Amino acid sequence: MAVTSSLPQDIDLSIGPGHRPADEHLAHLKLGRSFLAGPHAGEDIIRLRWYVRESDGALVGRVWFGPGAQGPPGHAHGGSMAAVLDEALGSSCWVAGHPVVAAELTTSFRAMLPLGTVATVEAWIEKADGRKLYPKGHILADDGTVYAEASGLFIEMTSEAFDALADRLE
Ligand SMILES: CCCCCCCCCCCCCCCC(=O)SCCNC(=O)CCNC(=O)[C@H](O)C(C)(C)COP(=O)(O)OP(=O)(O)OC[C@H]1O[C@@H](n2cnc3c(N)ncnc32)[C@H](O)[C@@H]1OP(=O)(O)O
Repeated sequence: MAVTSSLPQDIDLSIGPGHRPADEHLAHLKLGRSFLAGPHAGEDIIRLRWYVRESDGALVGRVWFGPGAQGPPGHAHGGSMAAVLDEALGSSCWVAGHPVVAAELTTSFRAMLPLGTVATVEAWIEKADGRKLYPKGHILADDGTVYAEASGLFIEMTSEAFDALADRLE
């Protein structure tokens, strides 16, 4: 059965009060864009917008999985959810002032996520030990159903190390 269908033109990725867009954190990182939320993200795969929750600084996203993200018929591919959680866990460190890269990521898939759903992603730093940060996160339905959850080890780098990587591209 064909999985493509006409794509909705406008998908509402807005969030309630108490959040601000996370985009400002990209500005001083020389990174330019998010892998998944950037302008080049596949429009029929994933659409994503990141926010910072004002109350606790946690990273929150609103994400839509489209027909291009299919794994099981009509439902999101596990790799697509793992990619969202990878970026969420890493970004939760970045917005807290820790420039990190991923060293380990463990993802548990708890419930199938129907394509076309707009879900919420949350990520936060559970523990920090020197350069080692241990963030956690999950993808939730609006009724609280947990689709997937992840924990990881992310290693803090110096800003200079990231700048050097970016400078090599210029
Ligand atoms: C729109 C708005 C969005 C929001 C606004 C925020 C912006 C947000 C942008 C985010 C996006 C940017 C960044 C992309 C993030 C990737 O996509 S990362 C890509 C995937 N990851 C990689 O490619 C990393 C590859 N690995 C490496 O480069 C190196 O192995 C590492 C991780 C840097 C570590 O190397 P190192 O600095 O030499 O450190 P090293 O001394 O080996 O290890 C330090 C400690 O970590 C431990 N360790 C290191 N690696 C591992 C491992 N794999 N497993 C277990 N332990 C490990 C070591 O055992 C050591 O432990 P201790 O002995 O201190 O107890």
